[in-house]
Amino acid sequence: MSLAALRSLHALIGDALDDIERIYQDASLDVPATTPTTPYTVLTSPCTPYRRRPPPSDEDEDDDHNPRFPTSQVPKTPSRGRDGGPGVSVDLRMLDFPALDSPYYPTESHSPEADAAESLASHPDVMAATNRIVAACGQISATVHRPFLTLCDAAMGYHLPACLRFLEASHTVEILRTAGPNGMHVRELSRHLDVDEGKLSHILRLLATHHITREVRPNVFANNRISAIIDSGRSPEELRRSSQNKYENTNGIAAFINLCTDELFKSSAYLVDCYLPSFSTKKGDEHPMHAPFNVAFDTSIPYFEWLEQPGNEARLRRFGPAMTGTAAWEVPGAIVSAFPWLDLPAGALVVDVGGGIGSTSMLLAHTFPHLKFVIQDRPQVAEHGVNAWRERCPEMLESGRAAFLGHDFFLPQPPLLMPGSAKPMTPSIYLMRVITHDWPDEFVTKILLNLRVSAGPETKLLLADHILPLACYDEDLDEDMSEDPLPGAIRSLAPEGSPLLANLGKANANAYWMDLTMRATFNAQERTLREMAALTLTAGWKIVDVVHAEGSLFGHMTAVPVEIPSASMALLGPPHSAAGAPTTDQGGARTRSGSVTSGSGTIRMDSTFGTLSSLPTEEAIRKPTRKDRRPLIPWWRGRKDSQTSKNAKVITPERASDVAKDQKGRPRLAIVTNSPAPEANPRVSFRSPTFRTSSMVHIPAPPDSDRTAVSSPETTPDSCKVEHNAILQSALLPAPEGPMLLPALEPAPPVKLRSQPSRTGLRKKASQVFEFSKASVASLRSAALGVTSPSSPVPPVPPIPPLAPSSPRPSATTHGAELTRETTRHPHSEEGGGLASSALKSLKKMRSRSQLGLSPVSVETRAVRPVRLDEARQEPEAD
Ligand SMILES: C[S@@+](CC[C@H](N)C(=O)[O-])C[C@H]1O[C@@H](n2cnc3c(N)ncnc32)[C@H](O)[C@@H]1O
Repeated sequence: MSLAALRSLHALIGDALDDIERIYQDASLDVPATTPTTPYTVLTSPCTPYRRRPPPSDEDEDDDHNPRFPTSQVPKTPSRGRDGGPGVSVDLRMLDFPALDSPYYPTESHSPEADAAESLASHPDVMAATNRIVAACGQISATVHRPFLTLCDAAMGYHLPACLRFLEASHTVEILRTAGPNGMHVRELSRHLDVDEGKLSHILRLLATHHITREVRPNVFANNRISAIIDSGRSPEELRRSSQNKYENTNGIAAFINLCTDELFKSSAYLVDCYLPSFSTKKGDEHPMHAPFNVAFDTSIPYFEWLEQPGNEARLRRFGPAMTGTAAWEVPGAIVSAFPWLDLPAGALVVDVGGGIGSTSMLLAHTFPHLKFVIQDRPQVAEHGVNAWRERCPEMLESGRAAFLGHDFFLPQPPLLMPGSAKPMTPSIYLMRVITHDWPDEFVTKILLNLRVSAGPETKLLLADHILPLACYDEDLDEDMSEDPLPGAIRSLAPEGSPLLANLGKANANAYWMDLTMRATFNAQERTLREMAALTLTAGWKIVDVVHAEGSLFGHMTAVPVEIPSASMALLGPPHSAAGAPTTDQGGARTRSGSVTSGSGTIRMDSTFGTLSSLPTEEAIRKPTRKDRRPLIPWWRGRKDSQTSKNAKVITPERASDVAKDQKGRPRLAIVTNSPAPEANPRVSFRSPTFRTSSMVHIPAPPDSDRTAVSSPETTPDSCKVEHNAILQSALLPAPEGPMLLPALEPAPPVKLRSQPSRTGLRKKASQVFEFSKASVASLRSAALGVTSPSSPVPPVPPIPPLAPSSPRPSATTHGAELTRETTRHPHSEEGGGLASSALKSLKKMRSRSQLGLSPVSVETRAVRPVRLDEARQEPEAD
């Protein structure tokens, strides 16, 4: 049986190689490649044995299309003329799959053939085939290797990240680059690095054994195709002088490798110590984001906050570029075919929630000129976004097609008034790309609830994230299907009848590495589709469609609004003490770490939220779909023209923190209350443990309002002004019926202002603010799924305390600030039209989607004054 399975796996490899060979051959002959096949085949039965495809018939094997062509052959091939005619005959070398021994440095120029060969390796059909090969090889080796040795590989694999870190941190890749293909003797390398040559040879040999470097001759090592992509492009001399800026303006892969093999690797080692009760030290583990990282580094503060501690400056600087390095997870442009964008009416609004500097929106805005975009992120990030778009496509901002809005996604969505529209717009799409994997479940519920309550019946939620398949055939789906089918659910990714693991094992390992990385660092996670479906239902969103790119676990899930489980509504309600009075001391804005920030600058989150710091390249904008086989710029090549610019605006940590304070160093913030206006001086009439200011101004309320607001608007930074105003205005309107969504602070008798609360105090507060019982969330979920029996009612969920308006946080931007001037493109230019039609063509090929009707929605809406987005561009007015 085993041998049969091995033969079956072997046959699968043969077929996959045939597929790859054919695509390279087609590309060599300049013939359009076959249209990529639809995403994953859904297995109906795992029982049909996998059989090798029959060899091509004689008819197929004409000279031009022989899939087994010798790679050294140099055929004559007609190149097509401008009009598609025959053109002139030229010599063309057959394209070959890139060789493992040949470095392909990201920052060097290569022959067109080498570029094309590398680019084709990202072709969706090639990726699908290589996935099958990697999965099969992994499974064959697990089958035939001695189990003890396989376990040794797993148990001692920790040396691999250690040696990889050595390779990267010692800049050996850059040194070996100078040695060329003949490599360098460890003796010479030892002189460069001042490290014992014996140690060097053994480290490099371990890496060579895992195909990460190459031992050319005894003790002589060279880079290969794998080590080469870590090359920063800097000279060894430059790096020896100072390696501080090694990752600036690179493709970020070296930074990502350094991040993974440093604190993320060390954190993972403490997984057992953190999770097993008998090992757990309990220190700080009540914090919702407590993770192995905290045990490893003996700290109770969350990762991002820790990154900003003195001593971690280099790590902090590295984080932004490292995120840029992860761009390869998603197939470029997959978002374009992930949703029927062309079906949206002209002027439809897409709100990119946590949209960073708008990389995804920019791609969509260029491809779909009929859509409008609002990109929301933390104020500092939104500010970078505005700068980046002003450089690249100012017309989008000026025409009102796109706008940035500083907004904390843990707060209610403000109504949006786009320039030219008389009423607030209801978004057609809320887009959330790689947001949910950053947060534990209860945080995701809260974010999605805020979107849900402001959604219209036609609004859709588009989630882009890894979707983890099970490692086995998903039999439970059959049961699920009988009731309410889970669209896009996949029983297996393996070709029908093959003995491959259902999730393609080693081929897809990266998504599972990421899952554990999020766990080990933030107590967050990647999720299965079932987990996502259950989680979104807790917030009144139902997933109705899922689209995967070929060969990728990155998926796009479309959800529609459904009824919000009544238990979830409690998460939005105003907190009341037993006596019914509003709670008193929960001010502050929530940060990723669950901490409470004050305007007076306690916790600096800055650019360390995983924001991608690059906008899409011009090539990506021009050729947005991955199905286009022509973009011969591989993703791992740094954009030379985006690396430097005379106009690049660099925001230094000093400058960034300056902008969060006024000239006198006072914090910029606002406090609102649902209590009557205080008689006394508001400066001393309001007590908040986290807000301290000396410049409070009382905002008079309309006559019929029983609320008041206290603020320091003259010190509110531009980027926060819209949000700040919205909060104040809504606070001053008459109280709506039903749940109060706005934060409230209790006026207190005049007190002497205490000193700034300690960070420990804030952390403690954060734990209280986010104390959800796991049981409550689980039962919420069951309720949402409708599986709770009447005899087991949903236990009440502790109400979430109120959130104060997000206060600006001092910023210490180290990445994302080097934004460059690019060629300006107009959305209605000819190119834009061409893009739309090419997008239309590619969308026509999309598979059909399930069209589900919307369930009736019962959500209470708030009476809140709309936010005019064009106001965001105006200078702040002193109130
Ligand atoms: C992993 S990045 C994703 C960025 C963007 N969607 C993309 O695909 O490139 C997570 C984003 O969430 C943003 N973020 C984190 N906390 C936030 C909050 N409370 N409110 C709004 N945005 C937040 C970060 O600034 C960051 O831009």
